[in-house]
Amino acid sequence: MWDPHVCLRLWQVPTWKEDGNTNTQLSSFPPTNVFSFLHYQFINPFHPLSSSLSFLCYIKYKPQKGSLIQLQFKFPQPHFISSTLIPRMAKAEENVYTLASVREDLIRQEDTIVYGLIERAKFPSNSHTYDEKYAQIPGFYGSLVEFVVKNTEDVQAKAGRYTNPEENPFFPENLPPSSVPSYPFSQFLHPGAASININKSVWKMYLRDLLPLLATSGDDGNYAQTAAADLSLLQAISRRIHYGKFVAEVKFRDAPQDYEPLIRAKDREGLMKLLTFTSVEETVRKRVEKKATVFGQEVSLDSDNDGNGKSKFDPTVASRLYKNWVIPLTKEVQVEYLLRRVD
Ligand SMILES: O=C(O)C(=O)C[C@]1(C(=O)O)C=C[C@@H](O)C=C1
Repeated sequence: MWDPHVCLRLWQVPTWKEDGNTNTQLSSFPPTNVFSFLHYQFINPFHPLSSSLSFLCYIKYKPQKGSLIQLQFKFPQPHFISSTLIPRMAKAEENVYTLASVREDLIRQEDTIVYGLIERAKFPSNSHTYDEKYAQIPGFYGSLVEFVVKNTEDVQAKAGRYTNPEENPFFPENLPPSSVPSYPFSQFLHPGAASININKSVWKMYLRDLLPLLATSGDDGNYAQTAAADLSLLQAISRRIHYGKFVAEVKFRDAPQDYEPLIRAKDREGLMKLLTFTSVEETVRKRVEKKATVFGQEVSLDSDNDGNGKSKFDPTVASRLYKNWVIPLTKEVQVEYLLRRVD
């Protein structure tokens, strides 16, 4: 009965009917004709209480294309129902993630990382950006890059960034809660995922290993711009590495019989071996280097001059970044996740 494709099409369902305040009793859930019982939040942008309202809802459907989807709601306050209610639904369905789809996502993230490398390579090393003694910002002890990252994370936390399980802050301590209406992000991951954050290793790797490879030595005074470029690149790399949680969940669901004994035996090495696909890693490294070459070349309208052999940064830095750090750390996240998977 469950068909992930039909489920995805819910976004584009041509007809749906509000059947407000039904008499449906929770005890009757799940009725046999219900394919999913979901927790939705409906946001009415014009209602002052909208951000705190959430409703239980279930969906009945006939699985033919274009069929009527009937939504039934159990509203605590029926008078809030109005035509301005906007149903919002995330990738809430479990089957949205497959090994193919998470790999596609990783491929798209490569673009963001390569552009991030190009943007950071625009500036020289600008070592003052990383010097704790240089910044001397009243009320703050730390480097300029720390100042920019911490404060941006603070603002972005209020704006809801970290309610998405794909996002992990570098400075999770004392982050404020989200101040915006919540969005029903996927519950695809095991709850243990929330305790995995290896951004301290990402941060260290970035400053100690990547920057010396990427930035030419020098100082042009653009420290704030440099820190902003660092922030974007750090966030892109972190997102990619922590996406390992989703990759691991997909792999576990595809073959629980292979993973479970290793998890129960806490066999890190065995897990690492099982989740590793050497040929995929090789392809990833090659593709990233190619992207760095293509995206990093100068573009001219004169096709004879196109590229001119000049590149905005050394493309091998991208493949080295992936080979030495991004892929190994993604695998580390996968192992950490799997070890918590059967808790
Ligand atoms: O594609 C996978 O299966 C992944 O787990 C991702 C990834 C990667 O980080 O690119 C990591 C481990 C595998 O060996 C191959 C690739």
